Amino acid sequence: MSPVLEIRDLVKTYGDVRAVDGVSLTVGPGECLGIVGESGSGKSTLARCLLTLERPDSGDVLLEGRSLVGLRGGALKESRQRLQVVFQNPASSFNSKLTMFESLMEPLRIRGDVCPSFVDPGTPREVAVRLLDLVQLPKSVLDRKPGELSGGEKQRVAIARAISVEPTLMVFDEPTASLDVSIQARVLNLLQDLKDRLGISAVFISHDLSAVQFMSERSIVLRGGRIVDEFHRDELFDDGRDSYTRELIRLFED
Ligand SMILES: Nc1ncnc2c1ncn2[C@@H]1O[C@H](COP(=O)(O)OP(=O)(O)OP(=O)(O)O)[C@@H](O)[C@H]1O
Repeated sequence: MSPVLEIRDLVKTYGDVRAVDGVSLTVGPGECLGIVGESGSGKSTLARCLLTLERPDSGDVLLEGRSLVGLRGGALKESRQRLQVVFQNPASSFNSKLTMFESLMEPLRIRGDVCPSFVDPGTPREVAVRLLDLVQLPKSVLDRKPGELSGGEKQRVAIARAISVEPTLMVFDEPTASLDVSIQARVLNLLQDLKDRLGISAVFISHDLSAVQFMSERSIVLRGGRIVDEFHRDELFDDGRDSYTRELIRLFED
């Protein structure tokens, strides 16, 4: 099957720093690819390039076979709607003046179609309640503003909002890093469940090797902007692992 996402020999430099240095990868339909690496390894730069928030120096990003590099105007806008991202800090994802109902429904309103195909049709409020139900939040959340919710609750609303427009590809960029440890596992379980139920194609970025292994069948390891290792979930502890991957494993075993 042809890949949903293909990145070909991507390079992005900032002055002398080669933040992404010749990365190639693919994500298949319904697959979640893990991207793991320490701080400064290039994970966020790679994510920004694939989300078209940053223009690479060279290389290509193809979504369902169509290049995103160099798109402008309406074509760029249309592509961005097909890519949804959940960032580390849920607080920055919401306008503090809007209720969760207003924030949650905004992408659907822009799309001009108030009901995703995976929930039963209804009024906007009913659809919003069904979306909240998917992320295990009560309907009372709808009338609250971001300041009245916990970080974990906000991140759940951010996840519901991102999946509501049925993106071609989801990018999870350290989605649990700012949450309490006790909440992190619950959000990861939720993501895993949604991914399986809705067949979402995704990239899951984290410095946390165990989170990446939990979420992704296949993962790549970034170091200095380059892919230094690639492993299937079951192969993480194999003898043949790159020394840098073994170092990451040791960090998480300590
Ligand atoms: N806008 C920028 N201007 C200059 N240098 C940058 C910029 N963005 C990233 N870099 C540099 O590019 C390299 C990769 O950074 P990047 O943020 O992509 O790594 P990361 O793996 O996402 O790190 P973290 O986990 O800390 O976010 C680093 O050396 C960083 O200092």
